Amino acid sequence: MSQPPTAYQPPPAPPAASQARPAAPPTRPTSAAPRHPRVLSIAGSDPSGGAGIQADIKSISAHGGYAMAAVTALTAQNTRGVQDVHVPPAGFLARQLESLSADISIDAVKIGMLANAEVMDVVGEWLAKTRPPVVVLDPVMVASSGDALMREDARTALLRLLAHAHLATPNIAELAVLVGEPEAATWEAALQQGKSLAAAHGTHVLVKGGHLDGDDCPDALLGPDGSVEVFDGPRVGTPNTHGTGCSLSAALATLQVRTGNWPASVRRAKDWLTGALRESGPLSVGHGHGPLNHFHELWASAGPAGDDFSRSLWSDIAPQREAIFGLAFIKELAAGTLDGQHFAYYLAQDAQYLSAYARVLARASALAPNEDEQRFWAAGAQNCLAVELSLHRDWLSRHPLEVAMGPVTRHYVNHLQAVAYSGSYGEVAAAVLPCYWLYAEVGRVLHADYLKHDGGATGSAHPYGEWLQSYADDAFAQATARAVAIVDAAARRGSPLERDRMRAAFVQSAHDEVDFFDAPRLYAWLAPLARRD
Ligand SMILES: Nc1ncnc2c1ncn2[C@@H]1O[C@H](COP(=O)(O)OP(=O)(O)OP(=O)(O)O)[C@@H](O)[C@H]1O
Ligand SMILES: Cc1ncc(COP(=O)(O)O)c(N)n1
Repeated sequence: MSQPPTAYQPPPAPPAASQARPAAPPTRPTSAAPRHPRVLSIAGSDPSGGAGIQADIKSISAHGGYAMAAVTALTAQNTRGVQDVHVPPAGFLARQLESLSADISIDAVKIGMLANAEVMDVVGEWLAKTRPPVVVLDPVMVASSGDALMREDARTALLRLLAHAHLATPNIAELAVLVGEPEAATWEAALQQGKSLAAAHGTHVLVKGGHLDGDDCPDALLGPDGSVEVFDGPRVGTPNTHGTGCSLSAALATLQVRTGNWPASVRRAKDWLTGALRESGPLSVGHGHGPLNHFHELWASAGPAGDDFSRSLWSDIAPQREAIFGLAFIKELAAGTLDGQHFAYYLAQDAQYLSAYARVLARASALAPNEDEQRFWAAGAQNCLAVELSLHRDWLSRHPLEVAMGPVTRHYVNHLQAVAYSGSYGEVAAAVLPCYWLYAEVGRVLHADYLKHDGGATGSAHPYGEWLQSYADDAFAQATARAVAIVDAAARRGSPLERDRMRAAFVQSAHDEVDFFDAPRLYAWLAPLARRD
């Protein structure tokens, strides 16, 4: 039998530093600034995900950092308040911290909820030993719901901890506790308190205006040398302010590794936070003070999910869809009253169009990113040529018309060819889509209408009955669904700019589809019937 595993022993800690404060933070990014700063959050857990380590991890990640978390306390809380707090033994926090620093180079530390003096001293001792290059202390005392998250008698230990921080980010109430004065009633009074805290502890202090009234929501950076820099920002009218302080301090720790410049880090973090507050609504989390949208920037530039893109395309061309069903050509085709020459002109133009369209589908096939899509477009091109042939054989022999490519067909084909010549795969796919989609839609509506009125007893009497029946083609409906899915996938992969171009190509083709159905009314009279017998 093998030996039982020995109890875990933390690796030996690095030698203690001679001074309390960690090495001064860099004033500019060092050439060795890591691409993804390794940022440790030492904070409490908020299971609702809006504050504490959960918020910190999102905030660090949103700023390109690699997030780590050593949990100091468990809370039972939601967006309405804190229902309970459990503080694990401080010794175990020490084990977590030692494990991390024994293995990982930590570029920055953000400190949040520390429930009591014992926990604070553990963190202080670890900071003194490891001396991370960036330490941001967010002195969490009371949650925004008003619930206490720190024991009142821990103030002195918190002040001791301040000696290890490069930046402290108290809100107005926390600032008052730290300087031992009544809470500031004005922004100016808060700045004074921030100045004295920075001077007394030789650290930077960010005074935050979130808890003041007014249309603005300023923050101010106070240096240990007496410097004051105010960062203006609008106050966002939202109840979703749960975790603003946590998220801001975690963002600052991450950004500081990159910029090495506190004012630059504050400006960037504040702008990001304002956006995260503005975009918080769609998250719809809880019934109280909801969370920020940490990933608003990423999600805005990320590709649309599922069929969001094609849905938006379809709604973009609502006017064109409506226009098509209002055209005399479509109404008369459905009613069976369409002038024979108009129908013949339409067929002849369709044959011309399909020949050119097949080449554009072949181009889509050539650009396709995988064999499946390559085959799909190639089959589409082949099918167009087959339909063109049957148009000539079956329909144009009965409705003969010698006519060159008309101006509308030419316009549509020019557009498709221009996209095929210089556009990306996504653009080509989007440009060819309206032909599938609108034809399928017109077919669906006309066929249903035909079955309702003429398809029964009088079916054979409808001059275009046979043609209308051919519209109801399951294979074509399936091909359309596939083309839509391909366009959605290309949109997901593409950049915002490419999606704009895809949309433009799609909408132009939809315009051309309307004109194509209207062209017989305008141009059929120019094309004399030319029987080939
Ligand atoms: N309604 C708001 N609109 C814009 N910015 C805000 C708003 N509320 C807070 N902020 C910003 O959020 C950050 C945190 O400020 P706040 O004063 O709320 O700190 P806090 O109380 O520590 O945060 P928390 O509420 O998470 O504990 C600051 O940059 C502040 O300017
Ligand atoms: C674990 C934990 N840490 C910090 C806060 C403060 O955040 P807020 O003041 O927004 O509630 C919190 N509520 N929970």
